[in-house]
Amino acid sequence: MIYTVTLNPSVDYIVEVQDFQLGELNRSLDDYKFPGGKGINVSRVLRRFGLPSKALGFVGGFTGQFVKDYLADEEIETDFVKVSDDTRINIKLKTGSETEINGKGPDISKEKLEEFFTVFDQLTNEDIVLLAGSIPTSLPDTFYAEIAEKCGEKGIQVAVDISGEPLKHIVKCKPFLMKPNHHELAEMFNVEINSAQDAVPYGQKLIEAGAEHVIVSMAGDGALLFTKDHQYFANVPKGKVRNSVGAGDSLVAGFIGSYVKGLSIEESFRFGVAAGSATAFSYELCTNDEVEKLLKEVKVKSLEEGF
Ligand SMILES: Nc1ncnc2c1ncn2[C@@H]1O[C@H](COP(=O)(O)OP(=O)(O)OP(=O)(O)O)[C@@H](O)[C@H]1O
Ligand SMILES: O=P(O)(O)OC[C@@]1(O)O[C@H](CO)[C@@H](O)[C@@H]1O
Repeated sequence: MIYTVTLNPSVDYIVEVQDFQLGELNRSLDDYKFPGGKGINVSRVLRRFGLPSKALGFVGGFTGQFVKDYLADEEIETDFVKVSDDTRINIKLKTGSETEINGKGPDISKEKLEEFFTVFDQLTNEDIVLLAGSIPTSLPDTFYAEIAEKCGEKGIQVAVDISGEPLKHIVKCKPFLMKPNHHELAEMFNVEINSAQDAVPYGQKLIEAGAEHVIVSMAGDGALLFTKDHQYFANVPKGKVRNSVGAGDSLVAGFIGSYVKGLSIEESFRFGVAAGSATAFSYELCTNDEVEKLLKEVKVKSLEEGF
């Protein structure tokens, strides 16, 4: 089973406004509410690929209930710990460009943390755990590394899509997959990365530090895959970007989902990139059919052949 961990889920409130005026009354052209948070998006995309997963994390209040009900309607299993504060609302403002305001989220007490860890008792080395998104401010930056260590002791594979300080702590846990975008990779090493060529030495450093697979996404500029023995580059399909929220999560879901289905690492990468783009080109998360349509446009080439 794939377990997705979203420590700080959200209700994503997507608002489209034409001629947005700061400091004025604006009326929305359209608005939508979706359950959000990176792990939850991965669970939703996996479901569209016909793969079961169980979503874990902390939810609370009316917004937490919305997240639970929405996932239940989509037949996604959950085992959330209930907290007393409301799950956050993240605003995604579309005004031609995309502006985001992500909420802080609930504080998590020591008792709730203990409850959360009991779920891991049932997991075995046949499971995969995905850790994704921000850590609530009441928890330490080392929290993901703590979960990854517990998983490591049981031989459970861990994939991570995290950023900032927590990303620095996780490498030593030798994750099965790390998926930083090029900004997150640059921040991690305190360098500037402006191209795929710039990213190569730093993606490689993560492999040398123990990660099994590293995908560095660069939005419309392609993506890199690093393994112990090889480095690959994938182009991304061309299309009109409608909503990039969840594009990175779709890439992760596409990669892990294909790997679990038994595809090669290279093919899983190709499917993941197509999934990321299919989400970027649609208003909601991608469907399997949308990904299949884009797949032929994605070419993966070994860096031994050059860029
Ligand atoms: N402009 C684009 N054109 C084509 N595909 C895109 C574009 N932007 C994003 N994607 C697709 O989405 C994937 C992930 O994008 P990105 O590098 O922005 O990840 P991210 O920063 O983790 O995304 P997110 O917006 O979900 O946080 C890319 O590898 C690509 O497949
Ligand atoms: O604040 P975090 O946890 O870093 O990111 C949360 C978030 O922006 O990520 C998802 C898209 O990847 C959204 O569904 C959600 O609102």
